[in-house]
Amino acid sequence: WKIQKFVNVSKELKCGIKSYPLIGHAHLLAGGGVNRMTVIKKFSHNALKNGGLSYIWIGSKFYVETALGVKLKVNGNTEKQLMESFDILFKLMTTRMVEPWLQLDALYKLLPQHNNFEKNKEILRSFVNEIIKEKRKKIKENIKTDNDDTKVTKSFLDLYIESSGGDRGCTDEELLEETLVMLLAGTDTSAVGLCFTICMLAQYPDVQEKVFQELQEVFGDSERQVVVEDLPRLKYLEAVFRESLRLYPPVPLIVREINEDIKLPSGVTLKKGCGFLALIWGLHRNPLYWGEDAEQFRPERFLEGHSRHPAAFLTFSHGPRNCLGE
Ligand code: HEM
Repeated sequence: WKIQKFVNVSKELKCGIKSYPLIGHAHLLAGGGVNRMTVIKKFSHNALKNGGLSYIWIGSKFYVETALGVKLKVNGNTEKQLMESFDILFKLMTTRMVEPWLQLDALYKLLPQHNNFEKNKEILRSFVNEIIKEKRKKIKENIKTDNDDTKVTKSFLDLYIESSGGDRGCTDEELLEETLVMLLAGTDTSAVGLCFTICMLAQYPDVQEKVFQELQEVFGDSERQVVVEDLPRLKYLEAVFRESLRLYPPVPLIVREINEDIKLPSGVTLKKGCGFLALIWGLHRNPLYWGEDAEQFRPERFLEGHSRHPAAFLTFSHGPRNCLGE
């Protein structure tokens, strides 16, 4: 995984800003005059219409475009099917995680959930496979994709195919696996993060106003794409995302295996071979690290320049297996 991660990180760094779904699309959601209202209206309409599916839609639509470089139609049949499959797969996976008896492969294979899982996994795999085939063809024929800002911003998949040596590089199966990891790791997390940020903006109109003013200063009424150079000027927006991700981390806990005995300052020893569960949600609300107002939504805390323990903010985990999307 170390080699794979290095390859992935180098690709990510070369991708344009659209590769960062949260910031990359904030302008589209919150800025840009008329466009802002249209997008928010569409967003609310879909949220009402699709209920639980809507959060998957936001994440997938934005993320599929950045990772694969294909445009999704909001109400297209393929897209609907894709979102449904995502939804079903996530539900089946989480149910399996929390119900120990479902973790026995031999038993699971006898249950209808297994067939359902395989059916929906196949839908996702063939969707990505088709895109890989199409991309390879276009790269070979040197055709610009209809997402023509690939001239400036290439999708993760474009870069992966090109820099792994085109036809002589990664096999289709390898590309498929890598792309699926990216899709699964980046979709639900970004969507949940975005949803909570939008909820926070709705609950705190003063914060919303400050975000809006910052976006106006940077973009005015222009509908241009966000570029890397805009980032240092979107400081308040970044603080808002961080604060939402602190209070509502999309991955609220992570698990590790202890590979050597560790004595904690409290005197408790974590024994080699044990499982360890780090509760990110609890850590982020601990006054020891975040002060007495830890439970409050206050984006300014990220702008005050206080030095904190490097692992006090664990939204994207920490160390060698931290998040690639951070
Ligand atoms: C707000 C959005 C996101 C959050 C909160 C998040 C959170 C996390 C966390 C907590 C981990 C560590 C899991 C563990 O240690 O068990 C992780 C790993 C990972 N994330 Fe993200 N993630 C986000 C977005 C993304 C995006 C957009 C991508 C795609 C580029 C991505 C790709 C990955 C990958 C590939 C790993 C595994 C890294 C490894 O094992 O070496 N994530 N993420």
